[in-house]
Amino acid sequence: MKILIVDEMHPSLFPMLDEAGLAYRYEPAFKRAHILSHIADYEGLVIRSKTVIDEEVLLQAPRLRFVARAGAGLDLIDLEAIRRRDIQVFAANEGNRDAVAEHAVGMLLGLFAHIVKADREVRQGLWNREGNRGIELMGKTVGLIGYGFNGSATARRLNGFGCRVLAYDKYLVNYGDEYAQESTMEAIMAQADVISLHVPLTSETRLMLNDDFIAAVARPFFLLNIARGEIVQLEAVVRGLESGKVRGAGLDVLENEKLSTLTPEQQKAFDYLRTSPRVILTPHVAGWTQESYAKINEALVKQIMTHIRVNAAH
Ligand SMILES: NC(=O)C1=CN([C@@H]2O[C@H](COP(=O)(O)OP(=O)(O)OC[C@H]3O[C@@H](n4cnc5c(N)ncnc54)[C@H](O)[C@@H]3O)[C@@H](O)[C@H]2O)C=CC1
Ligand SMILES: O=C(O)C(=O)COP(=O)(O)O
Repeated sequence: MKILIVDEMHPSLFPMLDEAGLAYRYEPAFKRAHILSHIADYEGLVIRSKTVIDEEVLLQAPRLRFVARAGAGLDLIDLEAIRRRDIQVFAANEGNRDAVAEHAVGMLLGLFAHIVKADREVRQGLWNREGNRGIELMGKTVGLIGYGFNGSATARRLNGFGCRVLAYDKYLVNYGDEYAQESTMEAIMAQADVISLHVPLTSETRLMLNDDFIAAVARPFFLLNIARGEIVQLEAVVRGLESGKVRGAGLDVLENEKLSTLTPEQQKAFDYLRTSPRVILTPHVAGWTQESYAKINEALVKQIMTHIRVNAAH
C-alpha cells in the first residue's frame, strides 16, 4: 500500500503513518500536473483543500483505492466519478467540528457585543459606549441549516448561552435532540434571529443564500457562513446589510478566497464588507486550530487502517 500526500499536513500525521507501517510520499508542493503524472503508482491519496479530484485524475489512477480528505469538505472531489469506481472516500469531520463550533459562537459574540468594532474605535481614541451597547444571545432563536458534525456541535454550545436552537437538515431523519429542535427551512425563516450555515457545497446549496432567501426571512437577522463561500451570494448580503434586513454577518469563507484575483463585482462587494462595522471576516480558519489537525490526522489514519484490515480480510 503506497500513499501519496499532496497537500500541506500537520506534522503529527507522519509519526502516525510510520507507526502504522504505512509507506507514503509527502509532496505538499505537487501541482495538478505532478499529480496526473505520479498518481498511477499509488493506492492511497491524501488531500486537503488544494486538490481537485475529477475524472481526468481518476483516469490516471488505476490502482487508487482511497482518497482521504484531511478535513471535512468534499466539494473538490467528483463524488459521482469516485462512486463509479471501487474507491473509498474518507473524511475527518469529527476532527474540526469543535474548532468550527467555537468559531461560530465566537463570531456571534463578536457581532452581538461589537467586540471588533469597539476595539477598533478604542484604538483610535474613541470612547463610544452608547454606540457599542450590545445585544445578548440569551433567549435568541438561532436557525442552523445543516445538522451534521458542525451544526450539532454549534447547537450544543448555543444551548449554554440560553439560545433556542432550530435545525433544518434535508437528508437526516429524526435528528432533533436535547440541543436543537428539528425544524423546517420555512420555520427557521419565520422565527430566526440568527441563521448559521453548516451545509456542504453542492449543486443544491450553491448560492442558496441569495436575495430570495433574504427576502423570505421574516425579521432582520444575523448571518454566519463558516461552511463554503459559494453557498452565499455576497452581493445579496451587501444589499441585505444596506437595507438593514441583514443586521450583521460573520464570514469565515468567501466565494473567491484569493483576494488578489477578485472580479470587479466581487471586489465591490468585498470593499463594502471590509469597511462595514457590522461584518466580521476571518480567512477560512474556523476549522484550523492547534488541536484540530492532530484530531483530523488521528481520525484519518484510523480509517486508513480499517480500510487496509477489511481489504486484507477479503
Ligand atoms: N470554515 C472551515 O474551516 C470549515 C468548513 N467546513 C464546511 O462545513 C461543511 C459542513 O461540515 P460538517 O458539518 O462536518 O459536514 P456534515 O456532512 O457532517 O454535515 C452537513 C449536513 O448538511 C446536510 N445537508 C446537505 N445538503 C443539504 C441541503 N441542501 N439542505 C439542508 N441540509 C443539507 C447533510 O445532510 C449533513 O447532515 C463542510 O462540507 C465544509 O464545506 C467544514 C470544516 C471546517
Ligand atoms: O475541513 C474543511 O472542510 C475546511 O474547510 C478546512 O479545510 P482546509 O484546512 O482548508 O483543508
